Amino acid sequence: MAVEPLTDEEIERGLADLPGWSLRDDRLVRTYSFPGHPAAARLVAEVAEAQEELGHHSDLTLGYNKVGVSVNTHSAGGKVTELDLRLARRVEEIARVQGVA
Ligand SMILES: C[C@H](O)[C@H](O)[C@H]1CNC2=NC(N)=NC(=O)C2=N1
Repeated sequence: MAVEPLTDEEIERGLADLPGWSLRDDRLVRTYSFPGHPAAARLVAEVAEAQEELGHHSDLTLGYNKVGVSVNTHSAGGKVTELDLRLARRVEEIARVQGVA
């Protein structure tokens, strides 16, 4: 899908509805904390399924009790696009259901 990079203003507007998310080095990023490792791994598993449905994929980092999510759009030259905001909203929904957002 051809998508255009968002302007800084558009990214800021999108981030206003995504508490905990920020823009770092042309990526939308967020870290989630969990009571332990299996709970953290469950977020990764569910986000992986959602990413397949969306056809858009973040870089997920699984630690002992933390998960890092970092995403931009490769096909837009590594810039942030609407696809990244959409993915971040979906990850937030999953994290809310799992009680960590
Ligand atoms: C064909 C497939 O939809 C593309 O390769 C998708 C897969 N997931 C992707 N994920 C991300 N983050 N950026 C992309 O440009 C991208 N492209």
